[in-house]
Amino acid sequence: MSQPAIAVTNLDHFFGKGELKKQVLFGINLVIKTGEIVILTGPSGSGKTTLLSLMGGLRSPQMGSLKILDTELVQADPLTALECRRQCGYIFQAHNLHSSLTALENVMMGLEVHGCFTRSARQTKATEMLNLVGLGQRVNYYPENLSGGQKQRVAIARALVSHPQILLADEPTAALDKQSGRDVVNLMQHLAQEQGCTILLVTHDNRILDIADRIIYMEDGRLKEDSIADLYPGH
Ligand SMILES: Nc1ncnc2c1ncn2[C@@H]1O[C@H](COP(=O)(O)OP(=O)(O)OP(=O)(O)O)[C@@H](O)[C@H]1O
Repeated sequence: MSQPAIAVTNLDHFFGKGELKKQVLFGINLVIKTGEIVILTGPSGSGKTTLLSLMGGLRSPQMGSLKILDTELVQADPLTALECRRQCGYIFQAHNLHSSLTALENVMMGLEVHGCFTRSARQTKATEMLNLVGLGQRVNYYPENLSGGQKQRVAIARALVSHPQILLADEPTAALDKQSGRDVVNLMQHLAQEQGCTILLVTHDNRILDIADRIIYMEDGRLKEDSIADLYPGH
């Protein structure tokens, strides 16, 4: 069997120090297989974003074990964390595009961390990716001249242009209407499946739960996989 994309064992996480120290994740255990699409849902403040940012190497894990593509991130050196970030693509609720850059330049930024492509190679790859997300006619548009759904499609293109092994998405449809939200997740699913990418998606949006192979529910910093059948009957 191939190695899991993500393996988390007894992971705890604390914010703050001294009297203000507060535990937000409690004994998280989770294995996500390569190519799996997993949705993480649960109430506001339950710790979903914290877990996602630990998995993506955006925050340092403190206790327990967190392996991304078989690399341990607990107590890892900065270079290892950087390498992990390079393997992951990110999509956030607010698309986080640079307003002073065109759609094309924003997507090219997704290749900059890799440092191994010439400007013209980055331009070609970014153009191809914008074509794939249906924005071939908008490459020179600035974000302010794109709709919410189009901006999110640029963000998807930026996240996937480097062919990451893992795609981490935090509320990617929260700012979108029903149809744009559906289009965006279908696109994510399609492109990621084509690239053999594993997806972990945090969402409150019940309308997109059907794209998941598995839904995990988080409450008060703990995972509650068993309760899903009760919460979403028929899924
Ligand atoms: N940088 C931080 N410093 C201190 N506490 C934090 C920090 N980030 C998050 N928290 C706290 O950690 C807990 C979990 O927050 P987190 O953002 O992970 O939850 P969430 O489930 O993603 O919520 P939402 O659905 O509202 O985005 C909350 O109590 C939050 O206040």
